[in-house]
Amino acid sequence: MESGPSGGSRPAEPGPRLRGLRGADAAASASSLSRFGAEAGCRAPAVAAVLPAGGSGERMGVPTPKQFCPILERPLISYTLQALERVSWIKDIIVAVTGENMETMKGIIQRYQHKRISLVEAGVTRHRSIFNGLKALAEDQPNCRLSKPEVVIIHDAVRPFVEEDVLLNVVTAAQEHGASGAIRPLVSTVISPSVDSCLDHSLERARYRASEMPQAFLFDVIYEAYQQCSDYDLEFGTECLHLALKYSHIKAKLVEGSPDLWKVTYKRDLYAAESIIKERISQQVCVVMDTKEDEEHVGRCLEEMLKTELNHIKVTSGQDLQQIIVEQCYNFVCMNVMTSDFEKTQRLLNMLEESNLSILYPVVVISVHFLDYESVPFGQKMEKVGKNVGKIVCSVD
Ligand SMILES: Nc1ccn([C@@H]2O[C@H](COP(=O)(O)OP(=O)(O)OP(=O)(O)O)[C@@H](O)[C@H]2O)c(=O)n1
Ligand SMILES: O=C(CO)[C@H](O)[C@H](O)COP(=O)(O)O
Repeated sequence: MESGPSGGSRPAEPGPRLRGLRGADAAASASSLSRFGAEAGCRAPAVAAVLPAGGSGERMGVPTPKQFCPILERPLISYTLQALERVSWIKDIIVAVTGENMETMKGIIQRYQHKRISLVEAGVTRHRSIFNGLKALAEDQPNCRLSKPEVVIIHDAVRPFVEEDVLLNVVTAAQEHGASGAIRPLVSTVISPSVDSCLDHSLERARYRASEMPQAFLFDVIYEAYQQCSDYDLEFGTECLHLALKYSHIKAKLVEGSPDLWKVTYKRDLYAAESIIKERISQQVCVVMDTKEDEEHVGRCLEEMLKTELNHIKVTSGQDLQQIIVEQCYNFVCMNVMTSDFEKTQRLLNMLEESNLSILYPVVVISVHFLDYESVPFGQKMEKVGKNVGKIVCSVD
């Protein structure tokens, strides 16, 4: 087993430059975790996650395995890792990658500062990759450096939009029932063709569900199932819940998942994923203004106008920039009223740079300036701001 370059096997500490961001996530996570006690009447278990990421993405039809395909310039798998690592109660994340892609994966972990990741060698099928991930957590394996969790989440590396609430739901249900998985209503009816490609029979759609990910299991339940299962299962099986039923006699509890849990499979799914990401990061706009009378007045007017125009987007005003950055807002309108330079915008850009927010998503800053341009030439002021722009998009009206 290899450890990710930036994390080693179990650093729970956030990275130095993202401390604020991850700190806020951690606080939110901790309060969610307390639901274990309140809702399920049980204590919080030790949880780890296994991510199979060793496929070749044949159905995508591109040379790069889909988990490494870029979406807004960042590899797909990095979004999935981000979704899992922002859940502070997941202690270890084991990613199964092929030997051929090991260096690529290490590079991704380093570049996007992923934490708590350990890498294992993938197998030739998804089930074999998962089994290798589970072995990395099992106490009976030589050189096992991670501790065995009570509950293990299994989640495909190519399902980037997994939210904390569904993770919590499957983990809580697994703790109670031994196994649990997210399901969705079927979109199309499932039919069985006969050998001569005629309809043999069809299933009543309302009685069936699509099995999605994440799934969660008591570690011993799923590890024993994988240890007992046949080569045929490992070669051709597609359902972990089935292994838990067949070999550990555990009937999984099924929980409703969100529509965004679907698996990126075809090329068009990359475009769909990009749209979802863009939609998510454009959900909030922050108008940055001072409490100074003029500025606050203009800022409030703008805020009201934006709220009317963009009625599906949350518009907030912010004096406490650090807090707003911590809450992961990616869009800023920065007011500069009657000031002779872009001091406010400059300060915002410095804070954004310091927070490293833009390594995960593009950040947009619109600087609005109301003043008399005669005292200092406009170009000169812009030059100063431009130095800090980098990946941050800044436009001035
Ligand atoms: N030998 C394999 C095959 C698949 N997977 C992983 O299992 C998940 C779900 O599988 P699937 O969507 O079928 O991925 P691919 O096998 O890569 O896709 P395709 O079937 O189109 O080739 C993916 O994260 C994939 O990387 C894996 O870890 N090891
Ligand atoms: O669908 C699933 C659960 O039941 C799994 O998520 C998995 O994606 C199936 O993999 P494959 O497409 O390789 O069969």
